[in-house]
Amino acid sequence: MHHDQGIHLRSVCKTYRGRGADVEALRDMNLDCAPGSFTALIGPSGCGKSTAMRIALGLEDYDTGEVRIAGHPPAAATASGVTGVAFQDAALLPWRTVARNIALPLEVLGRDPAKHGHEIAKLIDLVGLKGYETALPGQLSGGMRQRVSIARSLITEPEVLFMDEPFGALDQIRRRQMNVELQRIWMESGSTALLVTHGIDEAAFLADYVVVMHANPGRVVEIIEVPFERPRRNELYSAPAFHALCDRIAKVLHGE
Ligand SMILES: Nc1ncnc2c1ncn2[C@@H]1O[C@H](COP(=O)(O)OP(=O)(O)OP(=O)(O)O)[C@@H](O)[C@H]1O
Repeated sequence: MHHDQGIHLRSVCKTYRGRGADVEALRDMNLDCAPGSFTALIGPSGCGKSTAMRIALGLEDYDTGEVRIAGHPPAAATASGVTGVAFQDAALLPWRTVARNIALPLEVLGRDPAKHGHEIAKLIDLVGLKGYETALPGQLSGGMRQRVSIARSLITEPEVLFMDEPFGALDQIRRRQMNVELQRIWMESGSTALLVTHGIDEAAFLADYVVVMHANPGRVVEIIEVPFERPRRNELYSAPAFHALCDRIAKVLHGE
């Protein structure tokens, strides 16, 4: 088992036992994300992507196996701010300004946001929201709210960044723009990133490795390396090699 700054799941099994039939959400899942790498987790609905992420965040127990997040057990990593997380619905507090939403994880960790004004301003700049510090979420577009969510996930300078469909609510053009931004932000942060997505092109554009899962039972079926140089630019979306890689991911995804 690695105890580096990366994300490591070793032989993780998880079965949900309810009133109905048991659901084997994860069977013997192994995942190794090297420090500073970007991994995309892709698979059909119900293959256990969110379960794996919730386990890595310490929000869900697992039956057997071992998990280390930057060398820590998952709940400890989350509680100490080693882990940052951005979810699909942005989940901002509507009564708090942009700056105070971004400051929230500091407060959760018992740190004084007033001492982090510089970092908050820097992140607002990084996600392109200068001038919106005092705006409320209701005054922002969906894309802007998601950028606030990304900034919030980075305020503790996390070593590990988890993202569950962070741009799921956006149309394809804006999602592609946000992906270029996300790549830049991630490269500057130096964190180890794990992205859950349904988008093949999103996974291929952003990740160093695309981990493909299948359902029933939820399991990893293949890990595909993405060879494109960084920083990747919008033009990559129209490159033949990019399309070939997306086709390959699609084949594995559909079990061909
Ligand atoms: N709390 C729960 N209790 C019982 N079953 C659950 C629970 N959470 C998830 N499941 C089941 O476990 C399986 C994996 O769910 P999970 O949400 O991890 O999949 P997913 O790949 O993230 O799906 P999606 O892409 O639709 O979000 C599914 O069959 C789901 O119905």
